[in-house]
Amino acid sequence: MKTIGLLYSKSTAYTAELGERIAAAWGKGIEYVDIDTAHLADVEKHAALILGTPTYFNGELPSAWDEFLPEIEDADFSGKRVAIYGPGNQVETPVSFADGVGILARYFEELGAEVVGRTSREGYEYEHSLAECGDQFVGLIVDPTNQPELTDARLTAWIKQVKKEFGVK
Ligand SMILES: Cc1cc2nc3c(=O)[nH]c(=O)nc-3n(C[C@H](O)[C@H](O)[C@H](O)COP(=O)(O)O)c2cc1C
Repeated sequence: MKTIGLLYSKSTAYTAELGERIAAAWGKGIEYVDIDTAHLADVEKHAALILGTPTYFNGELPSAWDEFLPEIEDADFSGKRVAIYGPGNQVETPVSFADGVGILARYFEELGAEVVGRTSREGYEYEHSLAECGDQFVGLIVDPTNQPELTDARLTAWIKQVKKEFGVK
């Protein structure tokens, strides 16, 4: 059976917790890929990918992703579907809200991947985000500090949507 790779770093807190919740809700066919130790082959073997990243340093990826990306920089991900999630803080960092999600989307698109799992921007208040694409975000964004009560519903709906977009039953 073709598997789904779930990539995040255990050095994160909420991102890792969301990853565990995604894996639990997904059921069979999903495999954790630890970006702190993974190589290209650990990623390439999966039919589709789910990527988790917070945004740190006012608009940047955490160092775990920064250090992992060169590992896959020559990959060809044509035909591979990728869905991205991440927590952010729209009140404290309104000009770089969840930028990490947008940075990963662009990087994987440049490798040929198709980014799915887009969500509506409705219900968020911020000024600027690299995760923005028209009236949507390029992935799932949650705000555990300011909108913790919305996370469950957002996550549940997104998992259902991504399963459908990945063609998984
Ligand atoms: C130093 C620092 C910088 C941050 N910068 C941003 C930012 O630019 N944009 C954003 O949306 N969130 C930002 N955040 C909020 C984090 O993304 C948020 O707290 C997230 O839940 C952290 O992920 P983690 O719990 O998986 O480590 C920042 C947090 C810290 C501590």
